Amino acid sequence: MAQAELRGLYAVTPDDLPRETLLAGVAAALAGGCRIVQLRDKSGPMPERLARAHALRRLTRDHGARLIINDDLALCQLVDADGLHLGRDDGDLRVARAILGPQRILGASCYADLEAARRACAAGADYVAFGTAFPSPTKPDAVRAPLELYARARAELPVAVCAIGGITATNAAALLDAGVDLLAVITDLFSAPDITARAAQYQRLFEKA
Ligand SMILES: Cc1ncc(COP(=O)(O)OP(=O)(O)O)c(N)n1
Ligand SMILES: Cc1nc(C(=O)O)sc1CCOP(=O)(O)O
Repeated sequence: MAQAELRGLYAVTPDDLPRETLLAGVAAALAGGCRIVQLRDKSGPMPERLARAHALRRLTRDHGARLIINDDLALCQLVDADGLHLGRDDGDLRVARAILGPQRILGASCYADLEAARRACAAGADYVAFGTAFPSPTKPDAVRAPLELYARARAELPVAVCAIGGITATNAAALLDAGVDLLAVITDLFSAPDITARAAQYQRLFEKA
């Protein structure tokens, strides 16, 4: 996957919304120009997760957008998603790459650990995510990734660099200045009074960067 193709706002779904509210929120983000969506569902029962994944698959396809599944390789395959995101304890990246094949997107959480990111690249990741970039309302206890880490990772690594955690349309410029390719956002996007307008605001930041 070319690094240039992985750039822009990366909408990560909140896991506490009714399905219809979630789908309306994602549709609004897509209308604002978002082209990458992650289904992150930490709590729902499997049939509901499956229904959400299928619905998001349809929605993202209709908008020419990519769907990434968090944590769950089988669900990724079942709904023919475009990719998978794995954290430290979610499975082996090399195994995931071997099963997914070369075309699908593979993302890896690297927290504040550049060495973990180097290993992820060697294992076949298409992007590496560092966070939390700022204090996160979703993960208040997450370790902070310093701003310099993003710049170092961008200078060194051959894959897209993603930032996550506490990102807002106001603080995002510092990350883009550091060379970040993907801004993964939950709260600031899905809690916005106008999700379409907020997504468009992020897209403009990328155009200016
Ligand atoms: C783009 C992106 N980056 C990081 C994460 C966090 O993944 P993980 O560490 O596995 O934590 P959970 O999301 O599973 O709570 C992510 N989901 N997406
Ligand atoms: C899911 C997740 N992972 C993080 C990490 O640091 O790896 S921070 C985070 C939460 C991101 O949500 P919000 O945009 O609401 O802060």
